[in-house]
Amino acid sequence: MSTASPKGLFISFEGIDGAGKSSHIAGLAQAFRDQGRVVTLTREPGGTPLAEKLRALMLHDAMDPLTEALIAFAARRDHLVQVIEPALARGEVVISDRFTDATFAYQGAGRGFDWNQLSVLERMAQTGTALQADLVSSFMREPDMTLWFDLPAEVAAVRLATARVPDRFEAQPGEFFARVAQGYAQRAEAAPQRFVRVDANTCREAVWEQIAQAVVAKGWLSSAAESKA
Ligand SMILES: Nc1ncnc2c1ncn2[C@@H]1O[C@H](COP(=O)(O)OP(=O)(O)O)[C@@H](O)[C@H]1O
Ligand SMILES: Cc1cn([C@H]2C[C@H](O)[C@@H](COP(=O)(O)OP(=O)(O)O)O2)c(=O)[nH]c1=O
Repeated sequence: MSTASPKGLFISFEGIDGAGKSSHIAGLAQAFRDQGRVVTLTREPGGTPLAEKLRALMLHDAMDPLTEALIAFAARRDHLVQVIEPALARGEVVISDRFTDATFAYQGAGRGFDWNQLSVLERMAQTGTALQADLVSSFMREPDMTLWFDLPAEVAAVRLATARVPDRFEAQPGEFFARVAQGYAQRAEAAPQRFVRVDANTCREAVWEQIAQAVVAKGWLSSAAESKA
């Protein structure tokens, strides 16, 4: 029997607040575990003790868009170094509730922070973190797949109205989320090989089918996962 560990996989979930991500993240993790993979389930901002402190600041304290973006990337750097890269080096599946696309969508498109400057910060924060010897030092870590839950802002607002007490982002008006949704669309258009658009404006079962299909099509899960809605 081969003892070689499988290749690490990095999958992010993205979309505006209320798009329905949380309802499926645990399901995808379980599908991988059912097929013998070790899964690290994590989130941004957060995922380490330091990054969780930064998350609390971001979600509850008023600040300008540059401060918000710098905190998001500081938290991300710590998360990459402490959690994501070690897990990938061990051959695990890392599933993160949000990653850098959220910074482009929320701080970029939502708050109006300069997209090119975000790209500079992205490169700084996500380069030089990889532990694998075969990755050159200029390698920038990005997810292998981003499942983008696409949902009109007005539908998400209806879902959130009864779901939970809003944080600093969820309390934003509808126009903010329309801009954030547009930001995600722009990121998806720029990286079609990484992004999978999930039509989130449908029932949970149909959303799961789209997720399972995408992961099965990559050969990362066997088709048994597709019937687990
Ligand atoms: N496909 C769906 N159809 C209708 N409501 C949904 C669907 N998926 C999730 N919801 C509900 O919408 C709300 C937001 O879902 P959640 O998974 O917390 O979104 P997110 O994690 O993307 O912010 C919750 O009340 C959840 O039960
Ligand atoms: C990762 C990230 C999240 N965010 C925002 C998006 C969300 O409104 C919030 C936290 O995300 P999330 O964990 O989806 O919130 P919840 O626990 O309420 O489901 O942080 C940014 O503004 N920039 C970022 O870089």
